[in-house]
Amino acid sequence: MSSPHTIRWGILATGGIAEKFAKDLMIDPSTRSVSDIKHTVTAAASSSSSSRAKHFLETCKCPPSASAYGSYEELVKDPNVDIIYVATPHSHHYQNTMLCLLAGKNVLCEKAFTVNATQAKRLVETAKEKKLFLMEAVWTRFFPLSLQIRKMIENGDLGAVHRVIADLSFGQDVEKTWGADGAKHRMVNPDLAGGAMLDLGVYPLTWCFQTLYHTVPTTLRKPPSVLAAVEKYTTGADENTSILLTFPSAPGGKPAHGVALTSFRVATDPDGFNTARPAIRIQGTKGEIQVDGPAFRPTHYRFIPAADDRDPQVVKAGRNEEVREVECEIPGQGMFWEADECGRCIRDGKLESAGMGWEESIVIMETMDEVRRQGGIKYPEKIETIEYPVSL
Ligand SMILES: NC(=O)C1=CN([C@@H]2O[C@H](COP(=O)(O)OP(=O)(O)OC[C@H]3O[C@@H](n4cnc5c(N)ncnc54)[C@H](OP(=O)(O)O)[C@@H]3O)[C@@H](O)[C@H]2O)C=CC1
Ligand SMILES: O=C1OC[C@@H](O)[C@H](O)[C@H]1O
Repeated sequence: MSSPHTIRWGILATGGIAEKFAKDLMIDPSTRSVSDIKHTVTAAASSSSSSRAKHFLETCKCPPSASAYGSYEELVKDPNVDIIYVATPHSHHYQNTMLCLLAGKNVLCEKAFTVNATQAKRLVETAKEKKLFLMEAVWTRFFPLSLQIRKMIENGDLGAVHRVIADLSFGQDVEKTWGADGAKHRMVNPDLAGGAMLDLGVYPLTWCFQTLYHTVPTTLRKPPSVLAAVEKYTTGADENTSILLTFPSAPGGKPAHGVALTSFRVATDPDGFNTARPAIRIQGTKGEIQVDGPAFRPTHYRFIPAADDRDPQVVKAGRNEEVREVECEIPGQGMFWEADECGRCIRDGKLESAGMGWEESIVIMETMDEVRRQGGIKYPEKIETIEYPVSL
């Protein structure tokens, strides 16, 4: 057996998700039955100080030899880094990713990819020009659970898929949780591209797209039409957003509706996460897949065959023995699967991933642009611009 290919990561920013991601990189890949790829963290940078970066590396139990930088500019120059994970607020993704690409670094950039589709296109053009790998970090797409569900749809197990309903809603006391201290928190602050849709709504949209768009051969994929209803928080960021998508040609060849819901005010599951309540329903002529929440990190789904496809005696008796419950354990946070994908793409000289390709990231950004247009959500020009560099 050949030895695993080692990928050397640089972590740009030291906030909440950067810590989870770096800790996942340090997990032995054999715990998820991976033997072809290995990860190491060779550097981290904090915009506040090098001591913050050093503390981050220690907290995440990264190798003691890893370099700690007090600026992102220093990180991108490090020759011991193969790929940079960008973990700043969405407002900063365009500027930070461009910095990495122009310095010749491959990039995995957190969701939402950018603030708008024009920025996403510009990053993709730059990655192409520089022959660098670039991917939006939509980790959920690389879960075994997502791969299994996409395969079932592609195999026709659900028949023609007509509707997908997906929700990620948090039900917070917004004023107390994010609205205190002058509403500076990234979830509600327009300067940081705050709002429910760009932060949470990308997940229900991901479920609509990975089931109704990604599962269709590339030549037959058509972007959906968009209808949106949007309520704003006092800052102008969206707090309650419902999106109705019509995909002209879904799996099975018919049009399908995708309903993507997100809210800060009400919850997908008022009892909290991880109870046996579906956050996602994928409905086809031969049956339905229900995925229990949360939509960003689901671990359980069930397949319910359509009544017509079930044993009539079972249906008559009202029993559900033919419902198949599937548990998909995650040995860690679950961000390592997207990291493995980046590693394989870089090893194989691919600039984009088939699981989260450039075109699909751009179509999803265009969808969110249209929702914002219909809902009247505007962000400051300095974070919408494609000008580079801009100091934020
Ligand atoms: N995939 C997932 O499950 C998740 C993804 N995310 C995504 O990750 C990104 C970061 O989110 P999260 O880690 O929760 O955010 P945090 O606020 O916890 O961290 C963001 C970090 O970005 C850096 N930063 C640089 N400029 C700014 C600025 N002006 N204001 C605030 N922070 C700044 C800081 O790091 P430093 O001081 O070191 O430079 C900061 O710690 C978002 O795009 C979000 O959508 C978030 C949570 C979960
Ligand atoms: O990506 C995310 O998933 C988990 C949420 O808690 C977080 O706000 C969001 O950014």
